[in-house]
Amino acid sequence: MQIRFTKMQGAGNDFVVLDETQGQRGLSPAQYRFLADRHFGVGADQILSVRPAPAEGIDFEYAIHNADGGEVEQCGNGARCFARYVHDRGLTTKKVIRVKTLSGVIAPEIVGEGQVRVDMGRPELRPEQVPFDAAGLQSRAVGRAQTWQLPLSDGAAQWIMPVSMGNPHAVLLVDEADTAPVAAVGPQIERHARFPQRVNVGFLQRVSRSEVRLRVYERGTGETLACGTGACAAVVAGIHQGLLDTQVRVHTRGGLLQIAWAGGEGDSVFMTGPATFVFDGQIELPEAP
Ligand SMILES: N[C@@H](CCC[C@H](N)C(=O)O)C(=O)O
Repeated sequence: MQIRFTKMQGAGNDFVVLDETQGQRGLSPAQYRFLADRHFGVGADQILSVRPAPAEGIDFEYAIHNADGGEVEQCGNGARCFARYVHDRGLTTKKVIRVKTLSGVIAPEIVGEGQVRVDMGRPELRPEQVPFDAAGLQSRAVGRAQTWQLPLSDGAAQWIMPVSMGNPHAVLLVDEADTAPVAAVGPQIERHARFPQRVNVGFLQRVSRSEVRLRVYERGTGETLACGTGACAAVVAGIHQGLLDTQVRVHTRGGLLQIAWAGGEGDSVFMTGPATFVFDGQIELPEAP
């Protein structure tokens, strides 16, 4: 089967976008893996499938699949690319677009010059809601936050703060993002038994109260050039620990994201950043599965 797609990227986090507004809904996990494959397929960190509105008051639905084929709840950089896709391709004339994801409805807004601002909803800090099994682990309070010491399989231990942005994150503070042990520690925490749905792992370097550097080892994908929900989770963790102000510039390997959070547990996190078209294409899909 031939399939049309659009390649997009947001701060270097890259996507294959599929328009499923006219029919054809869903591929097999193997077909998503094929599209994400950088040697045999198109190449992407995630696949975004744009679908018609499922209910009154919502404009679209979109599904997110990681490079490993698994479906996930939320994607910050993907939300910005989704918004530019439906707006610039004439699927809507709205600038604020209400879209349903697996974890709820979010509202990206086209703000011009290739930038999109997204109300990412409120963070969830209760460990069991991330989900994170904190039972019996050593814990300490830092500012308003609770952090936990996670034992790793190599015998070391790491202080982490779990945060959900609709999808699960563990945030670690590091001295230098550039030299952080992302490849060694990231996979150990991603599949740690204490995170029953696995987890995205953020390595956060505080530069000042309004500036951080961040690298993220993403669940189901590995390290990406940027992770939008990871940036939101890291800033929430930093603000909650008393380390950051309410507006923070997040430098990732792929570009700049601006995150704002007023700091109350009921407050939404806002993310602003780029969303860029790369190319359109067509590819022969392998038979499912
Ligand atoms: N790149 C994304 C996050 C994609 C999903 C994530 N890997 C997960 O499994 O939760 C972003 O920009 O937020």
